[in-house]
Amino acid sequence: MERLRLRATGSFFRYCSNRSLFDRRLNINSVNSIHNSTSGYAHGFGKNCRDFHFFSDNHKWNVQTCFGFVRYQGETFRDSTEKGLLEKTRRFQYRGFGSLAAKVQRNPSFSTLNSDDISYFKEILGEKGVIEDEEWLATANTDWMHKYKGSSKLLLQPRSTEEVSQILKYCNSRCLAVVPQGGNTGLVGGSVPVFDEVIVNMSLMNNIISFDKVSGILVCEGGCILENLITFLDNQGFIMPLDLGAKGSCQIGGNVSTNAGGLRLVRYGSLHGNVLGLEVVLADGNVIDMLGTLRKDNTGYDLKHLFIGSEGSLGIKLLMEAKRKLGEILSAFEFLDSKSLDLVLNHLDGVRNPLPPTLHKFYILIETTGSDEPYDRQKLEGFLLHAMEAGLISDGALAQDINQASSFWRIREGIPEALMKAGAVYKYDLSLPVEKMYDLVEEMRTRLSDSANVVGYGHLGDGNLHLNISTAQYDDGILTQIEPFVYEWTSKHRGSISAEHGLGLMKANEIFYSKPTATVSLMASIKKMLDPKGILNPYKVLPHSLSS
Ligand SMILES: O=C(O)CC[C@@H](O)C(=O)O
Ligand SMILES: [Zn+2]
Repeated sequence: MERLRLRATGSFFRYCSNRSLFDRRLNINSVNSIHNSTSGYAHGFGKNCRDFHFFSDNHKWNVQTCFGFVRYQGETFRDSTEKGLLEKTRRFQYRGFGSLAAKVQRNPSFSTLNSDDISYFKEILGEKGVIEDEEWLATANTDWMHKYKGSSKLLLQPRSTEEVSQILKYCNSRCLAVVPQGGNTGLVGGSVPVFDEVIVNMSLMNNIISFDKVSGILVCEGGCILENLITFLDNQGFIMPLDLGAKGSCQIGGNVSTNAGGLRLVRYGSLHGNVLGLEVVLADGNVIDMLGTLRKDNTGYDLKHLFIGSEGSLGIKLLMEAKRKLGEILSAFEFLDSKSLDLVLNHLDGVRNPLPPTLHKFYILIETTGSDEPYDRQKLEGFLLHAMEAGLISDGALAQDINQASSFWRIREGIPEALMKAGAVYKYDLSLPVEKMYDLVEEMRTRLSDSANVVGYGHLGDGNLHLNISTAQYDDGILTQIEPFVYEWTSKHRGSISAEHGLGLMKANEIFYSKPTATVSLMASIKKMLDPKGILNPYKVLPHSLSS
């Protein structure tokens, strides 16, 4: 068996959701693992472990998924009350926050769109590339959570870097503000207009330009939907080093622009390591080629990183054990609390708890990806046995086939969707020391008592907590109980107020909780240099006092 870590270059036009630039090409590392296992296999762990079964199928690589309970430590789940609240909140699922834009002033130096502008865009993009359709615009003006709503009157669909360059050159000269938009699955208001910004939609730039099986380098455009890249590489026997719940809609350009973390960062690392090169279009239309594929290149500043992301207590012992026992094959270590599981079971059709309905406080989803199925299986078996004997987990199930593995993932990936269905939701995406992570969830529960359902889940392996607070409807009173408390708490514990979602509009003014003033000033200077008029995705990322 051989496991190869191979690089894939991708040509990619990155729509840069919050930042001042457009990246066009992306080089992605792909990991190829060759696997030969085909036989089904089931195994028990003694009397407490009858639910453990190994998943083994014809997959090109050997992925094993297990879903287990971390030992329950107290807290009673108020089932009936909870369900009552969820029923009640369902009705409010698509109520918005009203206008968050009210907190921001439109930059008066930006021009307003006129008929000459439209004519010019039609000249370069053709009629089809210039969208004024109201219904289409209504969708593009609103974010996935229906929380942020802009009033753009125009959506442009470029097909090439050249067209993006022409759009930006023109917008810059006219001082027209622009919002780049990919799959619009962002959670911090970064991918929708705040006011009347022109939307540059990347969907038509969705070509995979090349894939080299030897180097593993994938070259693609920024509008490629993540799931399409995952499937494409899967068919070639390779793995995309990025996976997240929104994969069916989100685009790789948006992923890179937010340095999206996702479900397998624990194994493959962040996009800073996996993107080998980018081609970007600056605010003034200039195209910058940083499409290198070299692993080592110390000739000056590695500028592509400016564009990448230019927007997880008991579990800890289990995580340490998982790292120790599973080592290099550990590819996901996700956690959810009982309230998260309950949300999914209550709101998503066809989702079922793979384990007997006993109360447990935390659940962990572990996945391993390796190249030697019997060896990997043995490792996971050994780890689970050890974890059971040491009392780190109290129950668990191992997927027996790929369908079961997907149904385990559906529980974890379905949480944001279930939250949406439950009503209004306040989202916080935090990096925190793992041992402190859940303290915040508990403190928040005490603070809000019965007025909200506070859930905690996330990428424990990466120290990334998704604190979500669900209420019947948005309420400024509740918001003042959450903020700035949550930011102050995070800052006090030297965490980050945005682990993987970016700052967007939501947290632009809160950047100081995670970055010193001098650093923010330097960022503002860089933005000014690359986008002097500030037309690219205004009001996002940088504090409003520094961005206009
Ligand atoms: O909705 C959220 O808060 C998290 C979304 C996403 O990052 C996830 O890990 O599921
Ligand atoms: Zn996440």
